[in-house]
Formats: sequence, structure tokens, C-alpha cells
Amino acid sequence: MTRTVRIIGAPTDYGANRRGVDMGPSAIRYAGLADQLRSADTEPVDAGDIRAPHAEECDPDTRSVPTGTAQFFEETKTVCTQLADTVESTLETDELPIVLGGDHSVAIGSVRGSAAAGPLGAIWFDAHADLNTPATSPSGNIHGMPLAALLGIGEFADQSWATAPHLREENLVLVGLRSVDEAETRLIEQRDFTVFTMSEIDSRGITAVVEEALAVATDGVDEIHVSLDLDWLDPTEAPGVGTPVRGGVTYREAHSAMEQVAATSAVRSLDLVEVNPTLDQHNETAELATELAASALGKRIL
Ligand SMILES: NC(=[NH2+])NCCC[C@H](N)C(=O)O
Ligand SMILES: [Mn+2]
Ligand SMILES: [Mn+2]
Repeated sequence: MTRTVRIIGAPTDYGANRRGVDMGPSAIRYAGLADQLRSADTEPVDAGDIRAPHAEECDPDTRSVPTGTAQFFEETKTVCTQLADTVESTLETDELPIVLGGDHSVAIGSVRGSAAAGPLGAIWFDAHADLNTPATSPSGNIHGMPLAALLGIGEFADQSWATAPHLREENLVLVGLRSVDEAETRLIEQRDFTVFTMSEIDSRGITAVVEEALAVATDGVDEIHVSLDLDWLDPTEAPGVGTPVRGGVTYREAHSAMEQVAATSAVRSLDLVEVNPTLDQHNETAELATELAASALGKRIL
């Protein structure tokens, strides 16, 4: 049976410190996402974009956290609540939601909405750990906090709009890290999720690492969320991102990982985030995002 995939744009950029990632959903659509999804034997339906304010029309200091800095906290709460509802109702009709960011703060909404459908594992392909809280964040940008939010860490403990109780921490895996802040390092040591850095990919190879990551993510749960931050790839392959970090995975490693993801048939929902067309070259990062989405949903070379 052909799976219906619902494309949901979440055009935010207030979660990052560089403007322009709100144009990601358009760039990914123009790059041919629908055609790529058809070539993966799925039937795309485009739900358009959810409403998100521009950073310029908001007061960056609005926040309702007791300590620390989380810029555009109220806007994040409003947008992620709406996105979580959209993702949840998409799953109720048995469609697979693909959320187009936007900055990575949108994953608070997509994962929460996805986890509403029942126990969920997750794989976070990213250069960053996205585990900061308002008190530990060096930047105050919420795109560096979505995993802390979803797990209810620190100041997020009493923010029920942000937490995802059915996201199982023991089935959460971060892959490809190479830029980790001090407080994030401590959390990685203390908490129950699993982390694979780029060093592990260097020594063991992408296939072995992703195989183990998927085994952990699917151990005891039927389905996973895949969050693909395009800065996971090396900036030479994906220049159109706001927080590039050298030393990422190659084009072929990324495809290979997504093909392994598809082979599990366990994907409940997917994010494609952090594509910033104002920093891109000829939309190549958006095109890459469409190709990787197709691979993650089953497109094969032969
Ligand atoms: N989703 C991302 N690109 N996150 C980048 C986060 C960078 C840094 N760790 C911060 O918290 O500000
Ligand atoms: Mn990142
Ligand atoms: Mn990220």
C-alpha cells in the first residue's frame, strides 16, 4: 500500500541567531520534495505552512522561564503547540508527517505531536546536542534546546507544552555530534539516552554506528521519529545552514544512513530542519534535504 506523506511547513527563524531559515520550507518544496517522495513510492500531500511570526514582529525578550535566556519563548510555545496538534491529527489519519523547518525549535512540536500517538524512539542526526536549557544556553537560542525541552530537563520541567512523556529516553539516540557545550556534556554523562559522536563514526564507520543507533532506538518500541538537522552533514555538502561545523558526514554517508533508517520500516515521523536558503548555494542544501527524505522513506538506487 502506498503510504501518504503529509508535508507540513514550520517557517520559523526566531529560534536561531541568523535570520532566513524561515524560508526553508519554500526552498525544500522548490527543490522538488514532492517528486522525490513519489520516487520513494509514497504519495505526498502538501498541508502548507503553519502560522509562525517573523522575528521582527515579536519582542525577543518575552519569556516565561524563571531563570536564564530563551529568546522568543512565547512564540515557540504558540507555534510548537499548533505544530504538535497538526502532527498528531496527521498520524490519526494514518499519514506520515514530514515537518519542514524552520529552525530546530520546531522539533519540540513535531516530536511532542508524534509521541502523542504512543511510545516513541527517536534518532537525532545533528552536529549539535540541542540539550541546552535557558540557564545553560550560551546563546539563548531555542534551536539549541529542543531535546532538553522534550525530556523536561531544567527549566522545562514544568513546561508541559514542551515535554513528550511518550518519547522514551532509553530509545533516544544522537548521531554525529561534534559541537557540544559544557552543560550538554554533563547531561550526556548523566542521562539515559545514547550518543554517537563523529569520532565514533571515524573509527567504526557510518554503517556500524547507524546500525547500533537504530537497534537502540527501536528496542522495545515499534516506531521512531527521525530528526534531520542538515548541519549533520559537512558544510561542504550542506552550506545552507546557520550553525555549520566542519567535520560532518559526507553525502554518501548521509544517504547510506537514511537507507538504513528506511530498512527498519519504523519511521513514524520526520523533520528536515535548519535549511537556510540565504546562506545556501543554488539551493543545494534544500535539494539534499529532499533526497535524504526520499532515502529515509525507502528510495533505492535500484
Ligand atoms: N539546531 C541547531 N543548529 N542548534 C545549534 C545550537 C548551537 C549551540 N549549542 C547553542 O545552544 O546555541
Ligand atoms: Mn545542529
Ligand atoms: Mn539541531
